[in-house]
Amino acid sequence: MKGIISVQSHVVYGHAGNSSAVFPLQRMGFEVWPVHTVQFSNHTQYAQGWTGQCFPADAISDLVKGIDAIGQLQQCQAIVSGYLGDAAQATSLIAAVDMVKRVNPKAIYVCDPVMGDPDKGCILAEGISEYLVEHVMPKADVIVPNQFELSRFVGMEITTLNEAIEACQKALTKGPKVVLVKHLHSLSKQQFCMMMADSSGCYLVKRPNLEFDKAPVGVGDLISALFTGGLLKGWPPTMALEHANNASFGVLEATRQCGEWELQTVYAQDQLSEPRHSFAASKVA
Ligand SMILES: Nc1ncnc2c1ncn2[C@@H]1O[C@H](COP(=O)(O)OP(=O)(O)O)[C@@H](O)[C@H]1O
Ligand SMILES: Cc1ncc(COP(=O)(O)O)c(C=O)c1O
Ligand SMILES: [Mg+2]
Repeated sequence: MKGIISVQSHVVYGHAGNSSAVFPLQRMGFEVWPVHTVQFSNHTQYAQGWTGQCFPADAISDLVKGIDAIGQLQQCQAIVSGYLGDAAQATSLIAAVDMVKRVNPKAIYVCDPVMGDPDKGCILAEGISEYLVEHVMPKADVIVPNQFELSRFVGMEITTLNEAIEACQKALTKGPKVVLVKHLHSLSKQQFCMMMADSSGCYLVKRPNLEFDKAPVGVGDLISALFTGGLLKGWPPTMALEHANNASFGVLEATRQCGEWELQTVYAQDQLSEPRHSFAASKVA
């Protein structure tokens, strides 16, 4: 049985990081081997704060070494990374990626470059964003940034469709072979736009904008997991894009209907395998 190593945060209550990504991947039929970067009581966007701590940096590569020691690392088909507790963890993550690829050269590395975003309220330790841009994102086979994170990676402003296309094309020259921009907030206020680019071109997919009192957190982690699952099923990247969009929209819709802030991934789990919406992607470049 093949597995996916998922290096992300763990929250005791609610859904962000691994607590948003692991169950959807399992529900899509994958074995997931979670490695937690931090263990927090809840995600960092609660006004009351949070408790818990960051795991030691070495723990990431050490745990992967342990899996190698029991002879199972060759079963690892992908390593996914998300929220990191501190910059030292990024070095340990790179060592883990190298180990996985040495044992299974076909394994892919999917990087969700979670960066501190003052406007969004996502809180991270100092220095992580710079390290991600310079050392981590160039090593990834697939990157799944939001607009802000893509903009930092390629060093350009993104406000129009053409700039989004240019930024994706630029990202493809820096290492990654597939780019999924999870949210192009500058393109439309009425709709949520995601763009996916690979060697065959750039594709855009949209979903309606839902009204929330407070925007749910962990949506990016959910989308990254769904897209990774689709790619690992061997679907064409455009199909993986459509699935990630449809399934995440199904979960968001259920979350709004329940009047909850935390994502209703368990309640709406049928959406993860058979979403009720089917928005089609279109080729834009
Ligand atoms: N259809 C939608 N309607 C309203 N809000 C949405 C919708 N889809 C996503 N969101 C919100 O937009 C943001 C999207 O986050 P995004 O930029 O894709 O990734 P990340 O969560 O990694 O920043 C999240 O705050 C999420 O709650
Ligand atoms: C602990 C933790 N993990 C992950 C995330 C990333 O969440 P998102 O998918 O919304 O970017 C957050 C955001 O605040 C967080 O607090
Ligand atoms: Mg994110």
